[in-house]
Amino acid sequence: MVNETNPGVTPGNGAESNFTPFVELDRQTWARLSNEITSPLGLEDILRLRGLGDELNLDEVREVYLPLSRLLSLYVAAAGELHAATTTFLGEQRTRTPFVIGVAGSVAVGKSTTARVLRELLSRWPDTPNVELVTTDGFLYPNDELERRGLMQRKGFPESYDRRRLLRFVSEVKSGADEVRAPWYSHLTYNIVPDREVVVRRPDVLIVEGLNVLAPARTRADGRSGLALSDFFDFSIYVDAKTSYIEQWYVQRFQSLRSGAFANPQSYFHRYASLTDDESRETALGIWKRINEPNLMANVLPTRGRAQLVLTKEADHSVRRMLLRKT
Ligand SMILES: Nc1ncnc2c1ncn2[C@@H]1O[C@H](COP(=O)(O)OP(=O)(O)O)[C@@H](O)[C@H]1O
Ligand SMILES: CC(C)(COP(=O)(O)O)[C@@H](O)C(=O)NCCC(=O)O
Repeated sequence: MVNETNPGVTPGNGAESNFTPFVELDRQTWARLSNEITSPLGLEDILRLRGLGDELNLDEVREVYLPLSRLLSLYVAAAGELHAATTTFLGEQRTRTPFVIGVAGSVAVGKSTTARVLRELLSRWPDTPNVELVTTDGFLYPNDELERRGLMQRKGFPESYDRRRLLRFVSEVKSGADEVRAPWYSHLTYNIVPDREVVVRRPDVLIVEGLNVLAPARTRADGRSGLALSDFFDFSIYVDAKTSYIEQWYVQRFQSLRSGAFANPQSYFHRYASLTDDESRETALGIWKRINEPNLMANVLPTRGRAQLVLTKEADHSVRRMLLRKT
């Protein structure tokens, strides 16, 4: 079933209308698209995908993410044709620049998993063997700077990032720079690692994943608006779910990290490794309610209607509904 729909536009943002730029596809319709696709995945690829997360359901990969990777490969080809038209017009011989995809959504909604699956799938398509993935946490200010600015309890809020540096990074990649460097954030030490960086060398596709990648441009002191990160995106995806589900996923992930990353003495959260189920639930809920949920409500959710594709997940992480922008 394909419906014209408007829920991608957040109520209250002044854009309500009977007309909508989105078309809604239910899972069946979307999944049927995969029947016509010759899968670029072999057995080895499937085993590798499973390694990305124990819970990753391979039907989900086939029915949801494979058609999505096909759609994206069509967009990449179309962008290549547009690029060729521009170079013909200019009488130049410029080579294509990377196709940039933004992946947005709340903490714990599954952005990283979605981005990693897409990376694997896209790299199987003939036109896009080289896919790089960058997360925006590398652009958080280091903890000492966050402390100085009084932002340690606001990690993930737009002001906790060096937004100018992030914008310059994506703009340089999109402009075709040979080598672009980004800082690296460790979830273990909960801080930027000074002597480590990410180097991006003209990939076919760059996926930029992060809470605020669809945030609108900032208004400068002189009242003029600058560029937004999404001005450099060729495609964008918002991963969506009910807030109560995301809260549950956040708590579950936190609890399972007790025997994983938190067990490492170097972990910033090492003191949480020995918490009981009830204690860890309470601690995780505290962080969720104090930092991540307010950020979702104030900054992340309002950007949903700016995405080109909204994927809505159910409690079991299965994507049930897709809203695709027609324009
Ligand atoms: N498609 C999926 N199937 C099953 N579990 C998933 C899926 N996507 C995410 N998860 C689980 O949900 C939690 C949050 O996912 P993650 O990708 O780390 O979120 P984010 O990057 O948005 O913080 C993790 O525990 C992850 O294993
Ligand atoms: C590092 C994050 C801000 C996510 O950053 P992103 O890659 O989305 O830019 C987030 O995972 C986080 O650590 N939030 C702070 C609160 C918490 O510990 O959950």
